[in-house]
Amino acid sequence: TMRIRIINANTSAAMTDKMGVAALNAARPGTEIIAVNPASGPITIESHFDETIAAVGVCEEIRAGEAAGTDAYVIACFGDPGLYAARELTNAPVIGIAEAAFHVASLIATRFSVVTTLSRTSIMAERLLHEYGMGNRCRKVRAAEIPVLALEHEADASYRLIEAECIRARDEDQIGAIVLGCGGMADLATRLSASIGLPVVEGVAAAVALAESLVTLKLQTSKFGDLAAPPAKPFTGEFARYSR
Ligand SMILES: O=C(O)C[C@H]1NC(=O)NC1=O
Repeated sequence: TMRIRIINANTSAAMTDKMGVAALNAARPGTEIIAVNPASGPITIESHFDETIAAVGVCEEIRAGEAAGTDAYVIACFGDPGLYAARELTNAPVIGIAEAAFHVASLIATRFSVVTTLSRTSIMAERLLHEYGMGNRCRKVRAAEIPVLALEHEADASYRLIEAECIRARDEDQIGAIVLGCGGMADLATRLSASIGLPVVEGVAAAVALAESLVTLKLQTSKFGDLAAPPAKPFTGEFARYSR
């Protein structure tokens, strides 16, 4: 059976569990889902600094996954933190939930909008859209203006704010689909889609489906060029464990 490691890049265990449930719901029968988060790092990722620190934890979880045996990895944070570094550390496919959601949305609609948490993190989604060559497919990156942890602690109020932003996107942006811009929204896609009458693409589910497809196609991360294993060298201080 296929083993997929879902890496929540923040250290909020309740969010990790929620992502694990979303991944299991999306996975084929028989696919094994292991949902984890780093022991060290930010409890949520809401800034460039949070993202930089979280990327180290993502790499740690890839190393743990390699030791345990993993067929594919999902980076379950909408900034796709550490994506390319993670791809250097394994032969397995590594899928970020933003990249996955953008691709899946572009297969069912000519244009989509993103609804994320804080407007300050919308710059990350905008950067990724252009990085992934999807800038012309996304009409707007919107924010419900809620902290990521509100998805846990004020779930009802947060849902209503996200729903209202999705309705504005549907009515104003001339789009065919919505992309949810936070791993912490992994449990909201079905309810939102039914409520607003538009396909809602959620990144954890999209990434799991794409990861299974790549494994089925026997396609792995290419080791020719910039995703080859990092050059061996000494590391100092707390990163001495990375020395090769
Ligand atoms: O960038 C965001 O707003 C969402 C991002 N932060 C986080 O802790 N998990 C995420 O998916």
